[in-house]
Amino acid sequence: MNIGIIGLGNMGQMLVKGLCKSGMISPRDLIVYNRTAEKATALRQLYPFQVAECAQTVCQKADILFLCTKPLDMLPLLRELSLPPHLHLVSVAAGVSLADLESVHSGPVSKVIPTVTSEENRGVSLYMNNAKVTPSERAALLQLLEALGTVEEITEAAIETATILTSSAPGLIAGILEEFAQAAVRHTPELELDSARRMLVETMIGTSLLLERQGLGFDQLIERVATKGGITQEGLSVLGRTLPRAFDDLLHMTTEKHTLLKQLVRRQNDSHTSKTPTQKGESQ
Ligand SMILES: NC(=O)c1ccc[n+]([C@@H]2O[C@H](COP(=O)([O-])OP(=O)(O)OC[C@H]3O[C@@H](n4cnc5c(N)ncnc54)[C@H](O)[C@@H]3O)[C@@H](O)[C@H]2O)c1
Ligand code: PRO
Repeated sequence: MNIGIIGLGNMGQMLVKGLCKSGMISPRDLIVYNRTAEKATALRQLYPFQVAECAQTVCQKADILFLCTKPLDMLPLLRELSLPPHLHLVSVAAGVSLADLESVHSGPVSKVIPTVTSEENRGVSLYMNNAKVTPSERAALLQLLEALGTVEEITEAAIETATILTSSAPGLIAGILEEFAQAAVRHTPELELDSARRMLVETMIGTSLLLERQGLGFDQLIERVATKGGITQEGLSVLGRTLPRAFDDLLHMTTEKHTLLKQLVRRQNDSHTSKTPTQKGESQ
């Protein structure tokens, strides 16, 4: 199976590394195109994938195509291309719906929200398919996503909040840890910032292992750490007072951003369909 990738930024590179590292595919199964060709050079030393001279070549050669451009680049690019009707199109763009994708491709379409942690073959990929995706196309996509970690089928109604929990979370967790380290150093200047960061990284890895290998729930882990009448309890009550508001704000603002993106994508679509064929030709 030829796996096409257009866009070799964070997500395109994650797909190359995650799929090749998993051993599920050979780099030769990948055919890749990026606008800036140099981006492929270093990565190709490690994973000798096929490089296409243009996006259209990827569409012609691929059985499944992962489109990894930014949301507002997605539909304009797709409209420039001539997509073979059988091609299984997979968009990874937040804010671009299945319906948006169906407006440019009459064949099988899936929406996947991957995560940067899949570069290490861990993390959650969210996905949904349109009605044109056959059982064998679904199975082929699932096999690829399962090589990247765990997979959750999701609805349009739940995907935005789930995106924050799976796909934004690695960046958000890094942001929280940086704030934690900075606060520690503000509170205790004798502690070096890099040392505080190292302590937190190792602690986070240990915490993940306890949650995973011992199957502990968050509440069980808290019970093991927070000695009754001890120090951690004080920290937890501060979190209980301050974090609900912070996370409510975070989800509110990220939802607003999703809504704005969806509006901009829809506007791209509306302005395209309102143009006459002659005007369309002139604008290209
Ligand atoms: N970064 C994440 O963790 C993450 C997670 C889930 C989903 N996404 C989605 O993935 C998409 C890409 O995000 P990213 O962080 O990889 O962005 P990025 O800016 O790192 O990568 C985008 C890439 O697309 C290329 N590109 C743009 N237009 C092109 C064209 N016409 N032809 C070929 N290549 C083109 C750019 O050169 C760039 O390399 C976005 O739609 C985003 O919503 C990102
Ligand atoms: N990264 C993309 C963004 O921040 C989508 C979720 C994770 O827009």
